[in-house]
Amino acid sequence: MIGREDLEKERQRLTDVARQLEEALEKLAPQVDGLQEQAADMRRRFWEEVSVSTGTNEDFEESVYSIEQQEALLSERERSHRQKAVQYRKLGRLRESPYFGRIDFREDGTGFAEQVYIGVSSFVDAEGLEFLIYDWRTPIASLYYDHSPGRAGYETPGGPISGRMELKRQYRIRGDELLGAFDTNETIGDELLRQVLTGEADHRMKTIVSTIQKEQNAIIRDDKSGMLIVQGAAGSGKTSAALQRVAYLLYSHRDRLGADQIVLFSPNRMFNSYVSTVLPELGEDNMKQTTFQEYLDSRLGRTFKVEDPCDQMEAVLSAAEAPGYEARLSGIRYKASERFLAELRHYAGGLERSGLKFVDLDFRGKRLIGAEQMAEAFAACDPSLRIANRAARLREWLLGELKRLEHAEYEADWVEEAIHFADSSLYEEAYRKLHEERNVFDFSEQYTAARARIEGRHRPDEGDFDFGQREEDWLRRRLVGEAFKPLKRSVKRMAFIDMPGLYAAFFEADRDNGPSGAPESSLSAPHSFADMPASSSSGPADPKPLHWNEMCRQTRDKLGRGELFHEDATPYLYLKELIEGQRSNSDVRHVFVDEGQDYSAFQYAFLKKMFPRARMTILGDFGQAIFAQSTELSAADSPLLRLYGEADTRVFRLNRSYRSTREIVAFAAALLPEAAGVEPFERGGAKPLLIRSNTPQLHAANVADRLARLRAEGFASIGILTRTAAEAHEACEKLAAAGCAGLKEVTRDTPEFEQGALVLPVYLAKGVEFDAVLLYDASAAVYGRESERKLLYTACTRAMHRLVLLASGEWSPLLAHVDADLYETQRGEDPADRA
Ligand SMILES: Nc1ncnc2c1ncn2[C@@H]1O[C@H](COP(=O)(O)OP(=O)(O)OP(=O)(O)O)[C@@H](O)[C@H]1O
Repeated sequence: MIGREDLEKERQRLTDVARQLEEALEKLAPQVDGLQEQAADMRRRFWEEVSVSTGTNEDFEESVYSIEQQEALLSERERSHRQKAVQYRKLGRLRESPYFGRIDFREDGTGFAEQVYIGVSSFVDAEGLEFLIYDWRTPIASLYYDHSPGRAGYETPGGPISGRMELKRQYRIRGDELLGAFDTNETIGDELLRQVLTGEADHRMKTIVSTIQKEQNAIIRDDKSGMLIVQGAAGSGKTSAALQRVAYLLYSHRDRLGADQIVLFSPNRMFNSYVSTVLPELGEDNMKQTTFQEYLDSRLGRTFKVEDPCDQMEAVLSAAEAPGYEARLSGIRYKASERFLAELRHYAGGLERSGLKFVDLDFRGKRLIGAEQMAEAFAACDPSLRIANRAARLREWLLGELKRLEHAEYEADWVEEAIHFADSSLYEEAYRKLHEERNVFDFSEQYTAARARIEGRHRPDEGDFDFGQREEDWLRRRLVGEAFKPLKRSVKRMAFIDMPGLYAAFFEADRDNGPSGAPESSLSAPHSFADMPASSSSGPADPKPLHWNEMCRQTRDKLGRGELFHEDATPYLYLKELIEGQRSNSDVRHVFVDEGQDYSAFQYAFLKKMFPRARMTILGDFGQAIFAQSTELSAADSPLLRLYGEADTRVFRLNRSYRSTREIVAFAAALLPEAAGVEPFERGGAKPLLIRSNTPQLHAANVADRLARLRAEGFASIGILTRTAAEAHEACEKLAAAGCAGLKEVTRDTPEFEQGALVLPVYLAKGVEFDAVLLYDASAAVYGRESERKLLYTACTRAMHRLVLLASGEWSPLLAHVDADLYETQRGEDPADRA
């Protein structure tokens, strides 16, 4: 704490700033009240009052000019209203807690030290002369995060500034009440951080602006790199840093970057809700949040049922005994790789020469345009054009042909019949339309007659408006037009290209020993991986992937059922875009990928193509790489380093874990060699507790008992973590039978992360945290395989204050080598005893 005199001064200043904030709010309130209605009202009145004079050309021009002027005025007023509303919200937030830090900085060459108070946004006194509070994102505020008292400096757009920091102080403030103030020599004093970290888990992520650590600040403020990679231990603040980084970018590029130009890819919907309040809390609009699966569904959902990553995960975890399991795993790895990317590109290059596969265009059981005809038209296209341009030309040709065929169809028998059976509403519509047409017709009749009279010559009589004939024509046009619509739409979508067939053709097993009955490709070659010459420069020089034939069979079977494995979805889209043309989004300037280790090299290449003008920030932890398609983010040979080129790529490492107590971090680190270097933030707690039961009944009773104790201790957020979704469901039932009330089962469709006791599979708990974690069953029967080590590690690292592992039988062999000093047991059930 600081001295009494200083404390008094700080209190006075706080009272003064709080008063000025109050005055500013009072002044702004009447201007902001009912802003929305005012704006809507102005718009309404604008259009009511507008009158256009068309007497002469000059009058007309004058009217247009005046409307344009009024419109500009209105837009300007709306903009200033919006700004006032934003300002009002910011002041409101400052009133809740005006500032959290202060530095006194004497710039070299000046004779005084400026007092810089730092808060979530800036606040200037009524005269506009003095900064009472500096936004935490201003250049000078970076001193607070990066330096201790002593020599210090910071970067500004005009160059570096150096000087001496004479004081660094932190505050805990609520409203106009000063709860605490500490002077510190640390970069960010441990005391404040400790107080923050001993708090409870929340169902919403919190902002960390008052305690951002130096290494996190570097990530937040990096403004140069095209690709920024953060490899950080569990709980090291990757997600937190990412969100404050978004806020920083929005602030420092506010004149040219909007929240809708930033996209965050989250691991699941629940995580989206978990992080969605951080930016609004900082006074910024949320960026676009989505999951990769949502994107895949939006692009492919019409054609396929696309497996989601949870299903893929469940298959990997649960189907180890199923036939073809190894081939599936091999497929997931191969289809995630850069090698596959290169081979698919090579394959598309081959198609450029050999031609594509097409789907016949049929209408009412009749062939309109056959696949062969399309192949001929495609072959006739200028071969120097890129394949996507040739496909686009073919589409135009097909649309032209369809128009012609549609006209020819007017006289078909089925149309005659359809007219008879047409709904009365169709006749009514025809009647209405024809009357409109008749008005135009009558008018043109009169006009033509008048002209003929003026010119003194006669016009042959064009006859009456033949209503009956016109009605029939209209109905024919309408009925055939409606019937042709789906065809035209599918041609516009390029569905005439047999994309599933082309993708499947890549996976044609070696014909010598391939699966029997695999459909023969109708193409001349090279159309499958098996057919590609091994000597080709960009082709597959390596031996085929493991279990190639079975992998091919699985892929084709799945496609044949109108489904796509998760690992096929991105490659399929990639090939589709190579052939049909790229769909990219140039508006997006920053892409953030959280849990980045779970994306494949292939997916990263795809993201880069999809957002050609965006920079990327990827955050992840290879220690938590629980999906079979994972990418190591920062290894020397990581494909991510190549994506933007090494010169434009920066890698940051975060090794300090802020989430869990020292004891939990030490226990989790003992499970995973890669986590050995993780440093806990110095915050102590109980050692993890291990409890084994001999019968299933006792096991459920033990879990229920522990849950009750944790609840009694006051922990509001408790995660009961299982390996799979089926196990979560079963756990819920068993615990309910054992008397546990108020459990909430979380599934992949759960939209919101809630407080309370949640039961969920580990992979859905990625990125979130709980006061206490109960690992439902850490027995050998559940975590028996080496490949499940990271899953176990991820589960343990979700806990902030307490970790309890329970087992319904023998302990998992993954626990065998954990030092017995790192945990406590109940009734001497020690996994190390068996080691
Ligand atoms: N500088 C900080 N000040 C206060 N709290 C922090 C800080 N950095 C991280 N934390 C807290 O630590 C916890 C973990 O942070 P976060 O979820 O961002 O970590 P992560 O690296 O994304 O974790 P994981 O990889 O396990 O999902 C959160 O409760 C967060 O508020």
